[in-house]
Amino acid sequence: MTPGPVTPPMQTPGLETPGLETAGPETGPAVPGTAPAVPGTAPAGHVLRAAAIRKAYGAQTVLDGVDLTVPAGCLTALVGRSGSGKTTLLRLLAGFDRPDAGTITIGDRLVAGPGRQVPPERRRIGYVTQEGSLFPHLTVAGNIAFGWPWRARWSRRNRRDVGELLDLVGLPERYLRRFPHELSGGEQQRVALARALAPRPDAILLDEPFSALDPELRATTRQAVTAALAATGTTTVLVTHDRVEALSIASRVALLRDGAILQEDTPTGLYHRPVDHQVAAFVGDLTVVPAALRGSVADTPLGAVPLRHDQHGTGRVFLRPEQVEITEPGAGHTDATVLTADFRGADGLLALRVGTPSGDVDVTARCAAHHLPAAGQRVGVRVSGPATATAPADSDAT
Ligand SMILES: Nc1ncnc2c1ncn2[C@@H]1O[C@H](COP(=O)(O)OP(=O)(O)OP(=O)(O)O)[C@@H](O)[C@H]1O
Repeated sequence: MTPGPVTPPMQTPGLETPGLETAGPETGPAVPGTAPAVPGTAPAGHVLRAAAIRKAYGAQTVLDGVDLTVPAGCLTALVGRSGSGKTTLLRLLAGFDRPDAGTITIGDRLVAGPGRQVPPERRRIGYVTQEGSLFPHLTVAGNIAFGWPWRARWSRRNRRDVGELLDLVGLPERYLRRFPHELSGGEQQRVALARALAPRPDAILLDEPFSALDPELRATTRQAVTAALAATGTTTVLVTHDRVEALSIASRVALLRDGAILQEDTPTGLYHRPVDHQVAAFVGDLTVVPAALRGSVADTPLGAVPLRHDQHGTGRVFLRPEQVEITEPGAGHTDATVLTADFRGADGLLALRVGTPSGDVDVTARCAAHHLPAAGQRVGVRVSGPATATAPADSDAT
């Protein structure tokens, strides 16, 4: 039987033998099924499915009917406000906790459900935490090989595979003999991913793996990690607070709110076709303006705006800052006064006030930094691109 993957948070580093700190002698042929995932040889990931998951802590119901399907080989980002239950769901998927109701399946294996709770080490799910949690007394090689059976650990084939896994996450082979304290935070996270991939898990769970890194390291580490996941076709759930990260690296994004998945969609679907204004505001800066909806066009204080979907009646329209173009005064649909200009390096965010017969409307615009007007300046405003109108039931829009 194929052994399960290592789940580092559940392992006891002290159980490891110091002799494994450097590559040991070859002990025989690799045990079938223990070779790591390497490009071109890895099996496709498995569908990960959570259905009708419920979890309460005492009187507090955290998850209340969560349905989430992560397609095989897909990276789904799980986002939601702090305390919405993202880590709780990840821990249930990993098997660290037990759902009160519902089922979890990986491929066709039921790992949690009524009368069934497969332990973490037998789920074939890898878990990478914010800190990576490498074993400090083991070398990079020792960490990566940790999940393999003792006998197979230093076979010629597995020693080669350790090197290939390191290469897969973008680190040179000479790092194999380094200890975790000799690595940067980003390098440690890459090794943690290599370790999680080594037992060829059916899925990987990443719990804010980049959040402790500075922006530059974060970008390069994110790139290396997502490239490795794509190369191995590993089904992945990524919990992140960073909406740009979620939209840029995930193929699907699931938004958790009020104990359930409110919307699960492609990044563009979530960004451009949010189910309500709260989802819209969660995934990006947003202005909501009043509008008269006339089929494919909405009349707004900023002029006529094409709509994604035909709608009629009185409503509101979501506008992203990048849809609001700044022109010379008089050259746009209307003029506005700049309230604040927030310089952000490459671009800036403008808070604008548009005077209308029915009162002032405040709008946010994004503008290239070299065109950034100053606070108090008058500018022209024009809206481009299709917009989404609020659903009639979305009465919370402000
Ligand atoms: N073991 C526990 N016992 C009691 N309550 C818990 C436990 N674990 C989590 N909670 C509560 O469940 C809720 C969801 O917590 P969880 O950590 O899953 O949220 P999260 O979305 O991951 O938050 P964050 O983004 O801040 O990490 C919180 O209110 C938290 O206090």
